[in-house]
Amino acid sequence: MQVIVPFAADAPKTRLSSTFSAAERRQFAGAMVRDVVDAVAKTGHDPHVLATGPVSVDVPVTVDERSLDAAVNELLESHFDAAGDDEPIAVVMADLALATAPSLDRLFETNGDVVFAPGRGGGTNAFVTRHPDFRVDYHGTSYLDHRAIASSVGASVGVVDSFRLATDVDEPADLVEVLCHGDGRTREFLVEAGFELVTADEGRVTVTRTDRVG
Ligand SMILES: Nc1nc2c(ncn2[C@@H]2O[C@H](COP(=O)(O)OP(=O)(O)OP(=O)(O)O)[C@@H](O)[C@H]2O)c(=O)[nH]1
Ligand SMILES: C[C@H](OP(=O)(O)O)C(=O)O
Repeated sequence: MQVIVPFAADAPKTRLSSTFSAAERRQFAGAMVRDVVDAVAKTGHDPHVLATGPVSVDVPVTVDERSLDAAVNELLESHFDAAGDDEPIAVVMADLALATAPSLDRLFETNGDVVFAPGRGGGTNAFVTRHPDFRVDYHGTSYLDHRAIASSVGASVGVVDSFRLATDVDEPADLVEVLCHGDGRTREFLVEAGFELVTADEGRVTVTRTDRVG
């Protein structure tokens, strides 16, 4: 199965601007997309990066500068035009730094015309569609919007409840999850950059960046 991995290559992860410089955000996003591509490849399926600009990965890349929705919907349409209704296709976001092959396999193997892995906060972190008419409308509460779109085309819906797939790395608080649960390039980037967990007597665990000498 083809697994599309959308990737904002030019100015990624703006919600992490208070934490990283623009160059670091590109490196961090690059580490995440490589971790996601590796996890998809370990499932035995075929990752295909859909990027807004050139990206150096060992899998096919399509560069499409249009909006996320326009780029993904064109691939969905051309996939079902070429492959017919029997061949599913998946979309897995490039910022799922905790994604693993077993968590993705659960998504890919769940029954339903369209199967979603919701993200925390209302987004759609990943889905597989077996229905030729399902199209995306990302941003905002896209999980609810996508359920409504699936319903409007007569598609049955499945949902995967997965901590790993629900954790998209958007904001500084999400870095805690990467340090706690990650084991790939993304976590390595944070450790190399001097990020550590901070526990306090009250409140949630946070991260801090230590000054590294030499
Ligand atoms: N191909 C493509 N991918 C996109 C685009 N916008 C976002 N993405 C990817 O879609 C996924 C979810 O997007 P966001 O969480 O908004 O990521 P982002 O745009 O890097 O982060 P913010 O700037 O903080 O919103 C990530 O994998 C992004 O790399 C786009 O216009 N085109
Ligand atoms: C693309 C968007 O990502 P989020 O803004 O939720 O991270 C979504 O899932 O609709």
